[in-house]
Amino acid sequence: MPSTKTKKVNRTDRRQTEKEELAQLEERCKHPILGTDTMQQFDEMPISQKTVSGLKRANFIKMTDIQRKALPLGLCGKDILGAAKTGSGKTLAFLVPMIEMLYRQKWGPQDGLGALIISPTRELAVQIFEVLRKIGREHSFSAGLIIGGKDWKIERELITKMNILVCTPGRLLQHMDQSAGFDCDNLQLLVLDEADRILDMGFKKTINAIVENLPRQRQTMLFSATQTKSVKDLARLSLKDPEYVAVHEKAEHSTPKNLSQYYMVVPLDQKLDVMFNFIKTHLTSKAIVFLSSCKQVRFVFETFCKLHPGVPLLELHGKQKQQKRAETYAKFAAQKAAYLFCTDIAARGLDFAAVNWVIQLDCPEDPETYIHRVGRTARYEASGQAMLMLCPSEEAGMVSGLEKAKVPIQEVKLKQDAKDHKEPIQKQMQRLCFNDPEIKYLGQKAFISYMRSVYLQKDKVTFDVNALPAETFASSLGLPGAPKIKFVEKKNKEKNAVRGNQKKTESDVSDEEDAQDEEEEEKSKVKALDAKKKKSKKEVVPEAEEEESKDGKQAKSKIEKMFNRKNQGVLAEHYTKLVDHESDSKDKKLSTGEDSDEEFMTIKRVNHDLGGDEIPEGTILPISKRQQRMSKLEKTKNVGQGEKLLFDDEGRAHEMYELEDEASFHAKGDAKSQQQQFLEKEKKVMDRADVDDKALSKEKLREKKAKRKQREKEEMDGYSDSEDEEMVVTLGNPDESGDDYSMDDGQGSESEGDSGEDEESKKRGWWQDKADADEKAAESKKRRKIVEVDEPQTLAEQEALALKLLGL
Ligand SMILES: Nc1ncnc2c1ncn2[C@@H]1O[C@H](COP(=O)(O)OP(=O)(O)OP(=O)(O)O)[C@@H](O)[C@H]1O
Repeated sequence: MPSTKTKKVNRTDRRQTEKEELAQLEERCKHPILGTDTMQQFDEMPISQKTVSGLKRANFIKMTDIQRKALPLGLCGKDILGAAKTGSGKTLAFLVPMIEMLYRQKWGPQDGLGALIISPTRELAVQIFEVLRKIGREHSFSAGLIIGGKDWKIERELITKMNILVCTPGRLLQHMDQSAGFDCDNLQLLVLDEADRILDMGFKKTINAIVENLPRQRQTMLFSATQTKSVKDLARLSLKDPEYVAVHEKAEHSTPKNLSQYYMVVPLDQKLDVMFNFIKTHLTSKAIVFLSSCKQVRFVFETFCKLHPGVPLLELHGKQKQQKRAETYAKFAAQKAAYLFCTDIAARGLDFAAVNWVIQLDCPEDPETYIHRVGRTARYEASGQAMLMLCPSEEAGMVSGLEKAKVPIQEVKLKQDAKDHKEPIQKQMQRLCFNDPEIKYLGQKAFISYMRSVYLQKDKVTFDVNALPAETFASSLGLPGAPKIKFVEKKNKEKNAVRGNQKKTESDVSDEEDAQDEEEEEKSKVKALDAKKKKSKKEVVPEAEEEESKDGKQAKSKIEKMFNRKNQGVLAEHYTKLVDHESDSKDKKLSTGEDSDEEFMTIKRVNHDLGGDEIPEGTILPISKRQQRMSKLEKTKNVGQGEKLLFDDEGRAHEMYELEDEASFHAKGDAKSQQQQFLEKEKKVMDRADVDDKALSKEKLREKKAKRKQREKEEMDGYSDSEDEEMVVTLGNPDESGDDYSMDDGQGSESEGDSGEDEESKKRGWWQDKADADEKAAESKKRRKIVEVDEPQTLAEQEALALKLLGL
């Protein structure tokens, strides 16, 4: 076993080696790095041994094209616009230069936040964080993951101590606004992964506000498979002479070469049938199925689960709670065969291993979205297949768009026997809707949100809502009829632009769904709905009867008017459930995934039976139009003067003021003594009431105190929530505690203490799995001689301890 002296010498040697390495790296990273053309492996680049070793342990030895091109520039501190096909390794192209930059600058806890990585979705942020954990295992920076849906208080505490943050835009801005002590003044590097998405309209305001808080003097890197080159966007980020690094610019195709891509023209009403049959005939496949909205995902997932296809089904969309999303992500990653139904929340960046198929059940809004979606398969050197289902009206526009975007895609025909197969799913869907009102309700919502998504597409040539067979589509969902809808032109142009300009609204991606953001979104929805109620505009579905009101200002259908009387009759409850989405409770079992249809449309006739002529007792019938229009004055003209009455305990009416006759008054005694008696009696009543009030208020105080204590306890419990600790952690490497700039809060020091479970988990570095750490701990136990001593009290005891430790 090495003595303390030897250890000291080792540590000094190591420091010296590091010093020399740092000087060499500094020298080599002076732009331009020489000889990069011939470099194939990470260890040939001017990067530290610690990073090379982290990369090696994660099996990253050879660089990919984008890494070979981007690393030399990133390491020299250049601003980069990186573009490379999906699955080509862009993550390492920004993570390695980031770690190296901080390492070369000897970044430490005292320096605060040094690098910021922004991702458009929570899942992608988690994934980037995981890669950072792996390759940064030998370094000692603190790194945190800041995404919505996590404990705000914990994040607020720890965010101030982080050197590196991986985050989603909404949550980051929330911290910038509300977390005292969160300081970005020292930031050296900003990375936007999926940059074109982050810079599009959906995140515009958030990103502008974030960038305002960052120092202008910094390195900036933007990466995406579909890179933005918009001068405006780049100006927003104040990039300095950025280098455009594109590896597929001259390539024949913009999608991975190992990806086989097909499309199939399927009538809208047969899509679910075809999808279900696909699953039944590919039970051993792992596939991701993209749909256009959360409600579509909810409905297809719920109904397909009930039909038991024989393979695990999962769903992932932005309206799920964070924990559920994380669970789904992990489950799908671990499955060999499974189908994941999702929105475009999973379109970008996610790196699930061994996905065989990407199926686009709903057409993507543009070729870029298509490219990102299919990129979930055929990653790195793997192969994969992609199937796009197009409605007949979408074929021409989408196929030519894909050709222009250099996407090689082949048509396959729907087999006749598939069309005529024995039991079409439609009948089963009908059964499900008939038996379960919640499924029917979900179906109606799915129908509406699909129609809305088509209506809101910017590309009006490819997407024509009027060309869709609404009735047969509704039948295919199992609905007895198509919910009639009308689309309202939105007043808020910006929001319309958001949706129109391809990119999803923030409600379709994860990060923006912090509780606060949601609240604000809800408020604006309500406002939009109010405004919409006042001004209804363009109609797409013209069948409803129309009637011009007398002042000619507003046109409303009779049916719509009938439903507007929702609080006046028996229809109210059912109507509210189906139409009044404002009041949709969040915890309703099947309706948790809410988009905002209400902003864009109103339902003119809801698809349900009004049923029966009988009117239950107590129903308040709607009053006539004439009555409604009568002024208050007219209504009360013939009613006469009212009388003021008081009702006693038995419900008998009495006049307000009843005078006692004089004789009986005098019989009770003189006025003064009667007054005295009255006052005494009332005082007794008041005293009694006083005692009751005091008791009541005491009780309330007690309850309040108990509640406060309970809350405090819950908060304290929340602090020890292991899941949260995983997301926002203070990092450090026990082996490298000799670093002057390590950030390990004492946890990473070469402690000679006991290694109980708790201690062990404290000492475990942020990059280590438990098994990994256990193995290391066992090794170090063998190596070390553990000296257990009581705290020395006297000088003599201290001397004795020193001798003991020196082994003398
Ligand atoms: N140098 C490398 N050697 C081996 N595997 C690598 C290397 N670089 C990346 N990979 C692997 O390739 C896969 C894709 O990498 P990554 O997620 O970085 O791709 P991407 O270009 O960011 O894709 P997308 O555009 O979809 O976000 C990952 O599984 C990653 O582990």
